[in-house]
Amino acid sequence: MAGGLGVDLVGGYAGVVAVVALSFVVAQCLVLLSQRLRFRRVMQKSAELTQKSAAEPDAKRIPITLVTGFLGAGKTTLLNHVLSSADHGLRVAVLINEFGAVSVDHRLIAGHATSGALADVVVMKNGCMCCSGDSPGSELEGILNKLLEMTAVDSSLYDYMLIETSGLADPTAVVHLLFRHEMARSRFVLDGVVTLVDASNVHRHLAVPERGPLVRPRPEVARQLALADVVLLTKTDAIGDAPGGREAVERAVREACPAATIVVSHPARAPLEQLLGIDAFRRRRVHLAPERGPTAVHTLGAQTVCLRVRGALTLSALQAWLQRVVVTHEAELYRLKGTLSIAGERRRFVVQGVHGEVRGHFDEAVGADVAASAQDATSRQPEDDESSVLVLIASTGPPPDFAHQLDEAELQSSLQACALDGEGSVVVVRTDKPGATRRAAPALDGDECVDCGDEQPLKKLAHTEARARIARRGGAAPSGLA
Ligand SMILES: Nc1nc2c(ncn2[C@@H]2O[C@H](COP(=O)(O)OP(=O)(O)OP(=O)(O)O)[C@@H](O)[C@H]2O)c(=O)[nH]1
Repeated sequence: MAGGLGVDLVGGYAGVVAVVALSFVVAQCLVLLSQRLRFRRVMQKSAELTQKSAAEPDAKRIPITLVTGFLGAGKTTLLNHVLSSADHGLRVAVLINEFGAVSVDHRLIAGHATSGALADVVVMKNGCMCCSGDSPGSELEGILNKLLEMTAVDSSLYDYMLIETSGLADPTAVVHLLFRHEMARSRFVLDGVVTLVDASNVHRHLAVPERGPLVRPRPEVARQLALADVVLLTKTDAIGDAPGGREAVERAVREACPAATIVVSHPARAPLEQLLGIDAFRRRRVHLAPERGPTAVHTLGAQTVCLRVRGALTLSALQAWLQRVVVTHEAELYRLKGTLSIAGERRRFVVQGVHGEVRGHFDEAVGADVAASAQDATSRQPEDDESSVLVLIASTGPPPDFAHQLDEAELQSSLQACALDGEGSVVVVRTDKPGATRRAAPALDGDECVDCGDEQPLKKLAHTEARARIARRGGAAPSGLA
């Protein structure tokens, strides 16, 4: 009897294990299949792009600068600088990709462009360009679709394109895409990769021993640096020249990307001639080919909470709330940003936070498009209100380092308490919880060097380029280069 029960139990467990194993295998197969299909679409679209471009051999080529850098490093500030500078005389198309379901950046960008400098802003929400994504159309495809659309637009309408990656993006796959031989024959040409590094916070994501312990390494930061042609070191004003200051950060950055040029500047005053039109890729003799196997190192490990506010908030209550949030979440809060409606104010209140620091200011230019709609805000549903939003992005991990995970219900109710006379409401638009780790995107197969036809793993690119530049300068290659 007991023996029979034991056999039944063993048989039962074996059945459960078999079902679990089978489900796992089926799930993996489906993921692989969907990735293959996606890559096929990407290949077809890049071929289509070449064909369309070939039909207009005389159309001018549009240089693309990929602007990357971790959350809060200053990418949007740099884009605004480009768009408000009259000196370059370019009409710029901007493609931005935000992490989180709600886009704040497009509002901060469009309001600041001087007339004539901005040709178009396109936002791709909730994504990281390196990932295959959960949705049918990936961000990579999003870029291709946009480029395809733009081949249909009169090329005299724009002269330059800026693509801003999300702060949590590993830009490898995008660089790959833009560097493929099909792309080399298209209307678009990759001019360079500009990586912004927040000198005051980079030690939290990349080892800078002199500046304190590394709490959570972000592999995206290392990849963003590895691909950089130019590193724009920002926020050095916040750390000064004391030991563990700017020099220590520069040393760490130099180690991470020996080949890149380092420019130290506030992004709002960056010397654009050192960032745009640098022709870094055409000058490269080594072209990208895929690594075999997964290339993207994007690991989520981050949680996003997007809050939408209906009605006006009281400024003093909001300020106290913001202060409390950044103090509580300093270690894990990568980013806090939004544009909010304040009682008695027509202008939007722009909130900018990175780790333990938060600032806010009223901005005339931001939300000018929504001023009219604010008048009938009472008749609108909170989920319809695009103009008053707050996005929080935080790292996740075990205590004690990450003792205070974001609690969307608590954030919602405490922010709601900042509403004027208790009226208005705050809704959680979306939370992205950790655990929903996206798969890294495998490389595109069958790529080859435009110049020599050789296949060359991407990871060697930085090294080869480093060697080439060092050789040009007549120096010795640093140790550690393969
Ligand atoms: N003090 C100082 N503040 C800076 C500097 N660069 C950017 N900031 C501020 O840092 C905050 C974040 O800048 P953004 O340009 O929005 O950063 P971002 O990289 O676009 O951020 P995400 O799009 O969220 O990844 C803003 O308040 C900027 O004004 C700098 O060099 N010095």
